[in-house]
Amino acid sequence: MTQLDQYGWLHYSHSCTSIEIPQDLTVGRIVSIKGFKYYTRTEQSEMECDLSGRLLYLTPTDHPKIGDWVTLMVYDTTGYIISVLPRYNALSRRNPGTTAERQLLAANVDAALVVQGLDRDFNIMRLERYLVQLAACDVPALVVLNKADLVDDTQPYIDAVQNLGRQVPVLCCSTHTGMGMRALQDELLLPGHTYVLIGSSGVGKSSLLNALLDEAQQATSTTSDANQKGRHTTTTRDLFRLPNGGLLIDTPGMREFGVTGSGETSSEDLFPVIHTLAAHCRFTDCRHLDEQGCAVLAALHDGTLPDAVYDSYLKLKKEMRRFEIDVSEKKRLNKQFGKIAREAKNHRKRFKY
Ligand SMILES: Nc1nc2c(ncn2[C@@H]2O[C@H](COP(=O)(O)OP(=O)(O)OP(=O)(O)O)[C@@H](O)[C@H]2O)c(=O)[nH]1
Ligand SMILES: [Zn+2]
Repeated sequence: MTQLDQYGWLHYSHSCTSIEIPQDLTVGRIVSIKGFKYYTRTEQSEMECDLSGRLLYLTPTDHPKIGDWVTLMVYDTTGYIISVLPRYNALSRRNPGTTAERQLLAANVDAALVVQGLDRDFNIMRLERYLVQLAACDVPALVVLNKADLVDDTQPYIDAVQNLGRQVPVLCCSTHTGMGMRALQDELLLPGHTYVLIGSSGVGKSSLLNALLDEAQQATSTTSDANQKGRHTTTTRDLFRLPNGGLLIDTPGMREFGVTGSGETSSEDLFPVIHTLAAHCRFTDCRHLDEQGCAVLAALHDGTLPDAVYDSYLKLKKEMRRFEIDVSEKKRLNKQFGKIAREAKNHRKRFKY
């Protein structure tokens, strides 16, 4: 197996068909980003890279993200990233502190491990928020209920996740007792596939990563490869190779998620339980708020649809709508500004000042 295959190249190249790599360029995968420095794993080594001039002028979403495959020009000891190869998906969220910006967090992700702790952290609606955003990004989810050592019976928690109607695999584990860790490694995480850890602070993401990595692996990930070309790095990384050949991304950004929706007009299919009920509403454009013959409201009243699931649906729909409105308003203002700037330029030309 080549070094690149160990970082998921084979799986990636099967998932993306239109990859073209000029002969004089090297391929690498982004394993860490620190400020303006990009750390890539190439066939030869791990190296520190800068963005080439062309990439510098692109918008931030087009800059390389953790998990991206890129082409590099290697000069002496420095790599310059020339292009970002096509992504088969990307995990994004609303940029914290903004209303209309999408922030890309990771690219080429096969599944997200959504971690919750079975302590006070367990919050089914927070979980729903992550699952909605993952569905919007087309990233499959695996729910990991950690700290199972703290409860006598895990079944009610598993049931609560399954009642969301999302058909996601649920695994209970404990990094303290080792429960569930083998099943996670052997049955859920596939070699060559890339996973990302998400969940709020303190749920045990770092503990899970450490439990999955054996010590030898941790040691090799910080060893530099002195005889190879390029500036080598001993940085703490964000993309790790697991002993079973899976790849796991753990970066500090993966805690809170503002939803963006999928950018399509109907986001209803991001809510499978509501979507199924809505098929029986009297009106096809039913908003499930106060309409006559609404099957969603009927299910809410007879108790088959939990209040919390309905409330969360309304809240997340509203957030997505807000995001869409703000994005289109921003586009409209940019367009208006572009028009004014063009008019001013033409005016200057005409009157030569
Ligand atoms: N009881 C119990 N505690 C755990 C378990 N896993 C982790 N913890 C504890 O939970 C706390 C937080 O664990 P971390 O791994 O740092 O959590 P994190 O999600 O990486 O937190 P951030 O880095 O803040 O995002 C630590 O005190 C761990 O010892 C577990 O399986 N059972
Ligand atoms: Zn309805």
